[in-house]
Amino acid sequence: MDDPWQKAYDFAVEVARKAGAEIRKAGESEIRVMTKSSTVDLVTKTDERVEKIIIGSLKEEFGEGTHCFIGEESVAKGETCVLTDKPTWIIDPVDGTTNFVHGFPFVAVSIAFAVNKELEFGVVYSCLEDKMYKARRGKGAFCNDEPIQVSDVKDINKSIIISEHGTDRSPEKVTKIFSTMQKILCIPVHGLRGSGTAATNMCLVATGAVEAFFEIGIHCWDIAAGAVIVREAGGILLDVDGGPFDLMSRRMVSANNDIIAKRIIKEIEAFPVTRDDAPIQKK
Ligand SMILES: O=P([O-])([O-])O[C@@H]1[C@H](O)[C@H](O)[C@@H](O)[C@H](O)[C@H]1O
Ligand SMILES: [Mg+2]
Repeated sequence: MDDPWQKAYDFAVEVARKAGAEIRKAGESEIRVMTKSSTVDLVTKTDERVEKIIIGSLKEEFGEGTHCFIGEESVAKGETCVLTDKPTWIIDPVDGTTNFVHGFPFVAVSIAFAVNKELEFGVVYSCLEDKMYKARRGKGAFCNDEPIQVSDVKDINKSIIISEHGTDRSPEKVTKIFSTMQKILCIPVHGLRGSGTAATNMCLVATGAVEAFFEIGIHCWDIAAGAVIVREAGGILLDVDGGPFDLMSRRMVSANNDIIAKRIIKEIEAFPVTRDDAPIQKK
């Protein structure tokens, strides 16, 4: 078959739209907030319900045995987070949960699909803005069906950079994060931003609204779909030390080009994080 994954790609767009409608509806009623790894790592019933809807729809369409699933809330409940060669869906049902809880208007559904550990397509539905970002490997990136492209800015002094501080508030890490941000701000760049959703941040790189987004501490489900979208919009992905991008490493720089990426990397103060695919520690 020439084009084995087109049906899966189209279906992912449909499912992301359905999930986004659920999130919008849930945002109109009272939101019950729970916490995960810390008191600022929020989760809601909507995160869990929407993940069930997405994985349920995909299993119904593609069969349970042949496809694998890595979903943020399933992993939080103890499922493994290892990328194999099998066709694998990587899902963040509500990226920007803190935004969702507070009514800060950037919340995204992120669905990616990998085969032989290579990302084939990614769909990010920024559901409060009603923007459907999507990209398939080798076939370009789109927002609401219009082609998108990264910015052509090469001068770091003319750039806007996005970063986030994540949910780990240990003082050593926060100090490193803000030291990095200070150094980047003082290069100087035009501005520093953050939407509160990694998936949306990557789409902002892909549309050329900003030149780069980097973060240490994100998870594979936050960035897998965005990774395809950035690449297909002409951008690049690197590790924060300038090495190759590794989806499971929880470290990433996405940028419009190599010059901007490498200039930012010079300023990043890295800190250790546990890989997504690290063996689960027995308590
Ligand atoms: O928890 P969640 O809202 O799905 O995802 C979070 C968001 O993408 C946030 O922008 C990023 O800074 C965090 O690292 C992520 O964990
Ligand atoms: Mg997320």
